[in-house]
Amino acid sequence: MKPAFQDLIPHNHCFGCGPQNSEGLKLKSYWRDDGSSECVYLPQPHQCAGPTGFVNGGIIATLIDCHCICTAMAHAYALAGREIGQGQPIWYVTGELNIQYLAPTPIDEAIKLVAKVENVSGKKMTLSCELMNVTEAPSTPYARATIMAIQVPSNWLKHADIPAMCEKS
Ligand SMILES: CCCCCCCCCC(=O)SCCNC(=O)CCNC(=O)[C@H](O)C(C)(C)COP(=O)(O)OP(=O)(O)OC[C@H]1O[C@@H](n2cnc3c(N)ncnc32)[C@H](O)[C@@H]1OP(=O)(O)O
Repeated sequence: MKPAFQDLIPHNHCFGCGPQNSEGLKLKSYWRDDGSSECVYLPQPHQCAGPTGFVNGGIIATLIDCHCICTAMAHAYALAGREIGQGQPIWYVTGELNIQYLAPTPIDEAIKLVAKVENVSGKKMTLSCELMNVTEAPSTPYARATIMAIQVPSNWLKHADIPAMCEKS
């Protein structure tokens, strides 16, 4: 199996997708044969909403956000003809995130996110994403989202000079 996007993107302390964040969700994203990308995640009991059986909406937003932004970066490396993480770093951040929460997301089973790049225009990349049961059973997704990823220069990361308190040695 190929490495996850996140294992190839350098210097990432993101709470959702950064391997360097010891307290983070550490999600992992991979290409699928049809050109979309997927991420399987097992929610943790403390990530619940008010009812203990459903996943908190902010956690869902983080999963969608991070899976899509990492997909945008992976796609941009592919467009540049480079392996992820090779050469001059390519960084994207979230400009817009629109989510429809369509059904409660169960907390006691693995879930799957599937993202697609819909459009690339200059620094902007539009992606769609669905959150569903891990079996991809033909039912209504739990959530559906569109996201605008914006390419940023490396100086966007200037605040990375703050000591990385989230990184345990
Ligand atoms: C960096 C490491 C990443 C590692 C993985 C992280 C995964 C998780 C992702 C995140 O959570 S990132 C954190 C949440 N996002 C932010 O904090 C972003 C905060 N916003 C910004 O820093 C700036 O507003 C932003 C870089 C998004 C845009 O700055 P600018 O407006 O100066 O950019 P620019 O002028 O270059 O605009 C480029 C294009 O994007 C458009 N644009 C800018 N902001 C937009 C927006 N919010 N929505 C839609 N379009 C937007 C802008 O109109 C323009 O379109 P055109 O090329 O067609 O003229």
